[in-house]
Amino acid sequence: MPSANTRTFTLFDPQSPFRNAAGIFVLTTLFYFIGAQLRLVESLSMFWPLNGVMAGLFARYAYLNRLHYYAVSYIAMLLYDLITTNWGITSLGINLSNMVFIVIVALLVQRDKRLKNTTPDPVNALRLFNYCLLAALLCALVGAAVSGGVDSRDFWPLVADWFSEQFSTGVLIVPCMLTITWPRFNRAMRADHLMPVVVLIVSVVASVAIGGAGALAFPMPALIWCAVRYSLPATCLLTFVTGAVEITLVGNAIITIVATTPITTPMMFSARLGIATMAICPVMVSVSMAAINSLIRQVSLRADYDYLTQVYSRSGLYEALKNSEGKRSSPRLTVMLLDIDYFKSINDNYGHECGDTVLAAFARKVQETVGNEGLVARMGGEEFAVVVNSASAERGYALAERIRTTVEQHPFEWRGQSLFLTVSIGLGSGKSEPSQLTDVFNRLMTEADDYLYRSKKAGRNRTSARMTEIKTAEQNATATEQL
Ligand SMILES: Nc1nc2c(ncn2[C@@H]2O[C@H](COP(=O)(O)OP(=O)(O)OP(=O)(O)O)[C@@H](O)[C@H]2O)c(=O)[nH]1
Repeated sequence: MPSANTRTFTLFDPQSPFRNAAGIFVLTTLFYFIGAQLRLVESLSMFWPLNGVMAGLFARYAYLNRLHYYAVSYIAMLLYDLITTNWGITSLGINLSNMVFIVIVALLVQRDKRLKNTTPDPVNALRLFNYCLLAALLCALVGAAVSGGVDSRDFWPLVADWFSEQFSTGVLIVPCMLTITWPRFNRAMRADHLMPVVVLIVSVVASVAIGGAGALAFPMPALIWCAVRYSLPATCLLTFVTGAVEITLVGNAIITIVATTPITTPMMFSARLGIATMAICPVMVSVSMAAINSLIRQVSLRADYDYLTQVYSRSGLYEALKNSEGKRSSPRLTVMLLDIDYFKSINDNYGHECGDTVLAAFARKVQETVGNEGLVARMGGEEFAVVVNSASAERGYALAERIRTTVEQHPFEWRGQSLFLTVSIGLGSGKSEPSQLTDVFNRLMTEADDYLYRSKKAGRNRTSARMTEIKTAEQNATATEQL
């Protein structure tokens, strides 16, 4: 799920077992402490983040899936209980139920990854929902069976309480743990970018102010908006925070979903399940958005670049020019049209495969010669265009000549043979209008096409431009005067 270009946490490292063990110990203790501070309903916690956090970690890092690392987490829980409670031997069973949740979720997610179901799609979000459901159920059965010693409630109310708590925290936290990355703040972030978060806060406040069972669903539209506007990690984080806040507010009767207080286990059961069910929706929307965006990126990449030569396609060049419209540029634009000479004979003599390889190698050579000075595009067949923001027509002409001589002097290799190629170039050069770059380009393309024709007609392997014509005319005039 994490995207490729984001930095991930480096708390764990496959090569550092001690660091990993220490990290697991510290995190288990920290989240055990947080959960213990939130104990509200009887002796069990109202919100128990530990299992979701640890399940997410074990699920995210395959190399942590070792018996000894799970044992470290279990021991940390036992030690915490030993120091802070008088649960005695019951602690073994209660923490075993925590481990049941952690191990089941981690193993199921790892299994998915092994089966290559790693692409972010809504089905994965649904699977996660089911894994949390199953893990919470088994965890609740074990937990309720062993916690009779520290909780006076009957078995089934205990199962319900335990299950709803594990399920809701699991659904809220595990997606977050699987996707979380270091935040990257964009300095140019506009105020309207924060609107979904503002509306989310307002909707939670409205839940408190209005109350009633429906209040729990108030944040839903804002969360969906977040899912559409923000990244998957940000959506998972916001969903988690909203769900945790809602559960805490309900548990403390600040959101009053019923008239009677204090809140009873069945009410809490219902509220938690409702919040968990709600939490899956923005995550699914966000995962769908991520899939759609990645598809759009792939499609536009295919449209913008020529598959064979890896330079811009015709439409990609127009897109690039459009994107640089209005930006500062040199006073002149030079457009070159390049056409490989007698390319048909390459296909005829060496085959189409050789022709393809030569086209790709030719494009690479032109791109290397042009470097950062301009854009290279394949306009079709064996015809290429180079667009340069040049300070003068002379500089554009010099670059064209550099391309021409480089191609002439560097033969292409094909199955041990050297193939000598030449290229004819036509130039169009004119005043650059940053606001109408594509219009200027179109005009100069016509000129370049005209001069390319002249290069071909004059014998090929040459560069023609209005500039050279003017120079030749001047030279002829001087020669006539001297006679
Ligand atoms: N291998 C290969 N050949 C292509 C591709 N696109 C166009 N061609 C071939 O390029 C050749 C272009 O030939 P012509 O337009 O006659 O031009 P030429 O042989 O280069 O001669 P001049 O341009 O007049 O110097 C044709 O044989 C096309 O089949 C391609 O993607 N791969």
